[in-house]
Amino acid sequence: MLEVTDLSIGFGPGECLLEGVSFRVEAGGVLALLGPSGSGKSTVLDWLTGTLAPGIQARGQLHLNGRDLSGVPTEQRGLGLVLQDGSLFPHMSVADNLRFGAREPLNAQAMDALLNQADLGGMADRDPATLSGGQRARVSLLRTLVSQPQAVLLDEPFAKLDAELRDQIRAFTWQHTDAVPRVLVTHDAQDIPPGAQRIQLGDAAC
Ligand SMILES: Nc1ncnc2c1ncn2[C@@H]1O[C@H](COP(=O)(O)OP(=O)(O)OP(=O)(O)O)[C@@H](O)[C@H]1O
Repeated sequence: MLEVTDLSIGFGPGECLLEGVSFRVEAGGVLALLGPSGSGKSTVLDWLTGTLAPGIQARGQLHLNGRDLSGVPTEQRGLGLVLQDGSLFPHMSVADNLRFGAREPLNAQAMDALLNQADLGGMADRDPATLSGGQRARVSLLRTLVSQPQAVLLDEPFAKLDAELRDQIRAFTWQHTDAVPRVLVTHDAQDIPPGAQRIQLGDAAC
């Protein structure tokens, strides 16, 4: 369970971005953060990961599976991040990209099993530049998953994919992250899976 209570973010006296945002997402649940450009969606993700830019002030409580994350360094929060460009390391093979994020060592057998489940069998030694957009997106998601996150944050994860790939990668993403809470930032209502909670930003009275 990811739990945010009474989150307010601003930049100084009278400069408020959002106020009083609260939500709870259970394992397997999705919370979609919606709102116009500049309404603070990515800033909420930055707050969740503990990477707010200097000059931005926030208050609110954050708990993940009952653990208070305030003051916990980013890398110890147990959060996995999926970004729109996938951001694989271009100078590393597919396998090395996956090993980089892995919480436990990945032997050859584990690597094969992982790649096979994402329909990437035999691609361990491939350079990311030689993959299709859909293959890169799947490697990127696998890299997040091997870090064994306790919650997954997704910032416009499907925006750069070709339209015909999007449905496939959406399904793959929701299926493979369904053991943990998910927070999705998107402009595209089609990205939001059935049953998701929605929070609309940008109309905060502050
Ligand atoms: N130091 C600051 N002072 C004033 N405003 C700031 C400061 N830092 C950030 N902002 C504003 O806060 C907002 C943060 O927007 P954020 O990137 O979270 O929006 P978003 O909803 O993710 O937008 P998009 O959909 O375009 O990605 C922007 O309007 C930005 O200009």
